[in-house]
Amino acid sequence: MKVGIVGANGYSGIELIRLLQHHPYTDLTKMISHSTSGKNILELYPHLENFVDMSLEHIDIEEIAREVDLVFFATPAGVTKDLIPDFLEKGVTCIDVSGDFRLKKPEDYKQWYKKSPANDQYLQESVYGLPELNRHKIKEAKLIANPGCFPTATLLGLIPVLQHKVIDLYSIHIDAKTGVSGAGRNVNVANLFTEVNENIKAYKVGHHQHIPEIEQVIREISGEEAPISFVTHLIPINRGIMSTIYCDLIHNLSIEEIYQLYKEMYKNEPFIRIRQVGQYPTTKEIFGSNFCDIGLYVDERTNRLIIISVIDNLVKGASGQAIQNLNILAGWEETTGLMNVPLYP
Ligand SMILES: NC(=O)C1=CN([C@@H]2O[C@H](COP(=O)(O)OP(=O)(O)OC[C@H]3O[C@@H](n4cnc5c(N)ncnc54)[C@H](OP(=O)(O)O)[C@@H]3O)[C@@H](O)[C@H]2O)C=CC1
Ligand SMILES: CC(=O)N[C@@H](CCC(=O)OP(=O)(O)O)C(=O)O
Repeated sequence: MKVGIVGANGYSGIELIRLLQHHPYTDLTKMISHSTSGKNILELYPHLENFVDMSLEHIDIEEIAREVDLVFFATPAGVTKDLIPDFLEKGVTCIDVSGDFRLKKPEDYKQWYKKSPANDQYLQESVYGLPELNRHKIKEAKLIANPGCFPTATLLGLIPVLQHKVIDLYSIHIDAKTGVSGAGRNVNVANLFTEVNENIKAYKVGHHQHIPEIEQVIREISGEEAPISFVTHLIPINRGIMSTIYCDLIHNLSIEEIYQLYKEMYKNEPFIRIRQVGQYPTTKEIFGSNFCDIGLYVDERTNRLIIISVIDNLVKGASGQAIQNLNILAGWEETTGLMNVPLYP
């Protein structure tokens, strides 16, 4: 299948390029950039030498639509809401790594992204691309809204207990940490080495754009409007997300019962690994891979479940998950090009 990338020179874009090198059924034929068109990708990223030798191009929708079957969009929020409808109308399948088509309620996008939302018709047509939840819908989709990185880690940690209705929905607290690549490659003083190194900072407290995304999925599964508490922290690592979730158990379930529930629910999921009781995952254990690793603890003193979920923000949190969605769409083995041992240490 011929594929293209819009936003090819950003972090999610180059991660797509890296992962597609291991994919046997795709042919990367278009790399689009706004600011660096005309340059060879090797001028910007010499680490791709011997793998890719292509120039970045300006966007020309007619030409892209003639030459590719599917486009990945790895652009900042606010770009694809105007761009993707033109591609869809020309019959190109779209996988959007940005947040423009994830929220079904336009007013949520307006409130949390502080931008005008996409056309409602496309919002309703888009499929939220979390394979472990929506595989059957992804198969038929023309527009996939790839989930955000924090929602991916958090929802994969929560889905088993949401579906089994064993937690108090109004007790969910999420403490999340991310590496700096999550912020993209744009210049931002807050992400300078001097600001991030030997430091931890909470950011977007109370107004993170992933709050409505997580709440939307909780609502879809439970049928209830349950507001969450969610705080993100920037920590001095390149890649990785850890989402630590606290919630109250409704019944007295033991850690062994919770562990069995997760093992059973995820037994056929190739990218979810449940740590045995007493072990908790670290970000190094998923580095550069499409895995989501989950550790569980039942605090019997408080009857509270603690879920620790880790992903690589650029792989399962963005580009790896986008390729997993492509595999589902195309009817290929879901793990095609994605099953590698994480880089350790
Ligand atoms: N980094 C991460 O871990 C994750 C990122 N995401 C989302 O993926 C998207 C890309 O993120 P990331 O790769 O980190 O960002 P980067 O800032 O690293 O890259 C953004 C890309 O978009 C292009 N771009 C910027 N403005 C425009 C525009 N107006 N029109 C067209 N292209 C534009 C940029 O380059 P140029 O202008 O040269 O074309 C660049 O290629 C974002 O929406 C982000 O929120 C989602 C999950 C995880
Ligand atoms: C460190 C950092 O700033 N991370 C970003 C991750 C954003 C992201 O994943 O993108 P979407 O907005 O497309 O969901 C943040 O927390 O906003």
